[in-house]
Amino acid sequence: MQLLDGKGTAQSIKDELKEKVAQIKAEGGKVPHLAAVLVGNDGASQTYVNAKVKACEQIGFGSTLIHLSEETSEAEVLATVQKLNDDPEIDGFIVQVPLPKQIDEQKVVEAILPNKDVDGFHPVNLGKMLLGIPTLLPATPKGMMLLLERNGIETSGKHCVVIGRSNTVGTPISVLMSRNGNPGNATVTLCHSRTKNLAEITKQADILIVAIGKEGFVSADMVKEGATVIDVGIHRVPSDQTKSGFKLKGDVKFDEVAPKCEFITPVPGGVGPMTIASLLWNTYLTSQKLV
Ligand SMILES: NC(=O)C1=CN([C@@H]2O[C@H](COP(=O)(O)OP(=O)(O)OC[C@H]3O[C@@H](n4cnc5c(N)ncnc54)[C@H](OP(=O)(O)O)[C@@H]3O)[C@@H](O)[C@H]2O)C=CC1
Ligand SMILES: Nc1nc(=O)c2c([nH]1)NC[C@@H]1CN(c3ccc(C(=O)N[C@@H](CCC(=O)O)C(=O)O)cc3)C=[N+]21
Repeated sequence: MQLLDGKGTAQSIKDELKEKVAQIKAEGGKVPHLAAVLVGNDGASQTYVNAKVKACEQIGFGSTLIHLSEETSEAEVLATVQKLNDDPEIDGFIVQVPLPKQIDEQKVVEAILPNKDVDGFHPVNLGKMLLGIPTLLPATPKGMMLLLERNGIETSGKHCVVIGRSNTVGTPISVLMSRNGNPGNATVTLCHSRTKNLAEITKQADILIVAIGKEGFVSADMVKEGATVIDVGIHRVPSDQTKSGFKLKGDVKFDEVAPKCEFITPVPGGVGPMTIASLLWNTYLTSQKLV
């Protein structure tokens, strides 16, 4: 069993970006600037947004955090999006989801300028992805692709089983894994809550990607010997062993599944840091007008 080290891979990507920033500065250019909009006080969301700001600081990107109250109206969020669209200083931005219930997420996503949409959630970017036109790819699936690529994991001709069909994770990763490219060229099966005999299917996976949102859902009996397992799930579970009072766990029962795997991502230190690295990479791409 080998750990797929998302934290380390993300660090090497951040190191590369740091060098690019130094080069841009040396040439008198404008450093990339990422903004994040956070609405409300969800603890986990605050942690992720803070991690993004910290990562920007580490590599020399500019960063802006716009924190709006839980009661913010949809019109106010849309006005904030418009301001960021129009601000030449901002190369890319994200609006953290989930949003409070009075705000229509789809409306907000569609208001973001596609070439500032570093989350890759806008219909124009998802449409281009589907057609194989170079564009800003959704950050978590892109992070998984980078993780596979940078760790030399062969995907061509492999059976990749994805559990979960969300617009932000499961559906786009199934598209990217099946397309003609490297990584890619896998034979993909996309599973969801209506899938019958799920374990029968997951046991056929050479590469199993799990994005369900249920802690410890995947057990050892669902995984083939020698598989590669990528765990997207992230959950805070209460723990008296940590200062914060919680521990992070994935959708996979790591302790029992890991011994069967050739490669497996840990939680924390797996897909999460790669998502952040991809956001930064996307911001670099938009700032240099490379997409
Ligand atoms: N590490 C990171 O960077 C990120 C982590 N996450 C985490 O990943 C997880 C998934 O996120 P997300 O994709 O947004 O989740 P969603 O809740 O949007 O989607 C979950 C998917 O899982 C499917 N599902 C639920 N229960 C079952 C079941 N019993 N059997 C089979 N399929 C099932 C659902 O099926 P159906 O469509 O039929 O309802 C749905 O397609 C969460 O834990 C989230 O926190 C998310 C984004 C980034
Ligand atoms: N518009 C939008 N874009 C997102 O990309 C987005 C979002 N909304 N909403 C929530 C999910 C979740 N997400 C994570 C990012 C980083 C870690 C991450 O870095 N996790 C660390 C641990 C961090 C910690 O200590 O909590 C790890 O797994 O090692 C996790 C989860 C992005 N999301």
